[in-house]
Amino acid sequence: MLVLREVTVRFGALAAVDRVSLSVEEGERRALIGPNGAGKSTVFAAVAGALRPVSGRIEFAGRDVTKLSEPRRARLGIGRTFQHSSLFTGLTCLENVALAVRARRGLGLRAWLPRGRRAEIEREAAGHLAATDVSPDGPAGALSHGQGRRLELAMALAARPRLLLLDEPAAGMSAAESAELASMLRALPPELTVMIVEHDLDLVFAVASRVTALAAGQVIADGTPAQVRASPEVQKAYLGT
Ligand SMILES: Nc1ncnc2c1ncn2[C@@H]1O[C@H](COP(=O)(O)OP(=O)(O)OP(=O)(O)O)[C@@H](O)[C@H]1O
Repeated sequence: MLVLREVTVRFGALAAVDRVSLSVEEGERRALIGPNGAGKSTVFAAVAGALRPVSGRIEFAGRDVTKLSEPRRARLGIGRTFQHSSLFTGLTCLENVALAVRARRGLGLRAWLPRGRRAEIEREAAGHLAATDVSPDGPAGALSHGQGRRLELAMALAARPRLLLLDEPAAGMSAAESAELASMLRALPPELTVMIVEHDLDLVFAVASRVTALAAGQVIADGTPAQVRASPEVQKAYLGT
């Protein structure tokens, strides 16, 4: 589903991502872990198309997307969760997700639609909300932090991605909220490929089928969660010993 070949992304003199190669199968749940500044978010930005590598190649579903814009990649099926601020706080959760469904279908956000069409969009939106366990009613602005993050996930699912990039979905969540998120992520459709950048290693090991560890822009371990956890390089990168 996704292949990175020797991808390098630079910020001036700094190679934030330094000749990273990795390969993610369809339906995989892949975690990217590593200490602060390892290059995890930069890998995501390169995959989504928000940052261009200076060298290397990115393939998605068998197609070279290295030079494609972010919107083109989104249309091909690369989705990511948005920041909290992208929620329309004055609209209900259902209305928020319905807007994301409309956007995917190329419908203007305010275009008039016949009642049957609107109902169908709302049914789909309600399905995404059910999958993320968020109540459709009530303003998005009144949600708790954990519920807000789940609403973002519902909006990302409404784009019907084939590859979903989740950048620190558990950030700011309590342990209970993070455990709920883990079971929700495990219940996502098996054909959906998910990549997750996350500092909460309990969540990572509960969700990921494979883990890639980065440090200083380079891959230092890649394998099953147990293999990566046992890797001396990973232990050294985390513990500095
Ligand atoms: N826009 C930018 N301009 C300059 N340097 C940047 C920029 N974005 C990231 N960096 C640097 O690139 C390196 C990798 O950053 P990145 O955010 O990808 O790491 P990360 O592994 O996601 O870290 P964290 O876990 O703290 O989010 C860091 O040294 C960071 O300071």
